Amino acid sequence: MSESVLASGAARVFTAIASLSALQAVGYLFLGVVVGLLGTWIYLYPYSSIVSSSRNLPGPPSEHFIAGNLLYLTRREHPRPIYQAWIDKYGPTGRLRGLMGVQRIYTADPVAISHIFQNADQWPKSKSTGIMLRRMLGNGLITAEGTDHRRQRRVLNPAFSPRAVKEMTPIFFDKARSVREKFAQLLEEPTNEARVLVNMDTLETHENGGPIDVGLLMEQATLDTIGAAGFDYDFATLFSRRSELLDAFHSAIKAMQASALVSALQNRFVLFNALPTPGQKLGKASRATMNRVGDRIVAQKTQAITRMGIEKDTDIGTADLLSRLIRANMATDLEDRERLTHREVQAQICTFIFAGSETTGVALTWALYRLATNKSMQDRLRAELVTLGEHPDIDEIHGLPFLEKFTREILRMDSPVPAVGREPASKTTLPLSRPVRGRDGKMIDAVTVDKGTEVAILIGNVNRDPAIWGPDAHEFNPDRYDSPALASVPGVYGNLLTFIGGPRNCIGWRLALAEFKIILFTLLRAYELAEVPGTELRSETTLGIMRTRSNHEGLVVPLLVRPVGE
Ligand code: HEM
Repeated sequence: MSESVLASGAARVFTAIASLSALQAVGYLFLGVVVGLLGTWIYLYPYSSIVSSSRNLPGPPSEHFIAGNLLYLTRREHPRPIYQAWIDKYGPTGRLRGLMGVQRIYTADPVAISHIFQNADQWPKSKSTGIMLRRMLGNGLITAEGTDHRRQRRVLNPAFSPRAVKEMTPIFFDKARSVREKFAQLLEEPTNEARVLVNMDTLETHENGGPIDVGLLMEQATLDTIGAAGFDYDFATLFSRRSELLDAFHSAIKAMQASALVSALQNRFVLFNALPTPGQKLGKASRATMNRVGDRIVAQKTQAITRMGIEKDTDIGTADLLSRLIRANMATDLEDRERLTHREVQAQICTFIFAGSETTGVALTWALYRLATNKSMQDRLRAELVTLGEHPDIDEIHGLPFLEKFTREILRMDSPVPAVGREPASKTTLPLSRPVRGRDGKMIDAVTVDKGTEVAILIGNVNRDPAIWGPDAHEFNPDRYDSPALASVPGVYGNLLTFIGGPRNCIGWRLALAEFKIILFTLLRAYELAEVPGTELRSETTLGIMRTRSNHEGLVVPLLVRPVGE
């Protein structure tokens, strides 16, 4: 078509628009919007139902035009019970609608999950989560994919080895003692919110003690620990210090939450990338601060290591994860293409904070709460802990059988990450060990999954699957580990899916276990715990990690605490 024909066509359209009355123009505009919305709906719902390769999978009808079946995300509810209801009704693998009606699959099938974890290149992280996390954390280990991920993981692995974690135990003991001191301080001077609970008559039964917000303290203790163990940085949140890095980090999380829906839209419709949302502005400002502080930390560490010589292993101030990474990255036997760039090294700082604090914090909160509500279990665990001296070796701590069983049971029942998302890089087949009945009535033992279809891997549901754990799968029972598990799970620790499996398993799992056990060891030997009467707990999700909250105004999870033996 020639330019002159186009120009005359456009001129005719403009003349036609100019000749319309205002009322007619509004009418056409309205019609345009209606047609646009209808077209979008047909594209997202009936059309995608016909063309999707996984259309025969059973699953719930869509509940909401925009949120699909993911209303629980907008309400930040725990996904496990919601998925469990679908598993019970439709089977362990099913189809549902994601944001904007996008086709999505869920699975709690161990073979399908193992297949996804073992084929990490074919099954990268879901795009929407990846985009959101990368904006906040940069290209660190948790967001990198493919060869970038393999390169980073190779250089980072030694920093998380059993030996490295063992060498970090003095840091965990140091932070655990700080929490213990904080308990003593708060018993002397309770916070205003805790004082409200003291006035309740019901607390009189717990003599010589008082309520402490252990939920908040566990969040703070794990942040302080990852600051020290991760990059030798003293957040001192336990002692109310403000930190520029942490403030920026928390603002970035807020920005990501604010733009969760926009991110989903941006991922699907490129035009939305031009939207200047307030969340994006806040995110950019926080990222700039995190980059500036991160650059300074990396520069200081690099100078210290260069001064000391990279062969020197773990001197004071260089036993942390970042120092170990910088040292490994400077190794002379590494080719340049195998090294992490400066930006990638720096991105690990926020990666460690994001992946390594709240996860362990929430597990510790559940541990203390479960012990407070089960006095005999608490006494049994304490009796075992006092058999060791004040400063045991981590191997001695790992050798305590009941502590190990209790830790596993917390991580099984109260998995801090309830689900992870993956999507195939190209159309592929997912094998199922537990076939499901398709919408056409026939059994399905393998699902074809289109490129980009997100699959939710239901960690929390697999961890409580009666087919694996027996009919009491939903009960808290550490002694279940005395008999071997009924079936095996593709997880890296304890037959659990909590730290997932395959090449993208949680690199910090050994560190998390050591920190978890040392904090419990230190607190339980010194303090007894009881429940604040009338406490109800609920879980919230923030960017895929569970947080535990109570019904007590201004308090995360309060417990009654008193020194042992008083
Ligand atoms: C109880 C505590 C923890 C739990 C339940 C947990 C769970 C997980 C899970 C489920 C993943 C996989 C996420 C995905 O691929 O979508 C993961 C990855 C990761 N975790 Fe943990 N984590 C914990 C503690 C830690 C700690 C203490 C660190 C220390 C820095 C850490 C660092 C990481 C990193 C860097 C990754 C990305 C690994 C990779 O992709 O290669 N985690 N974690």
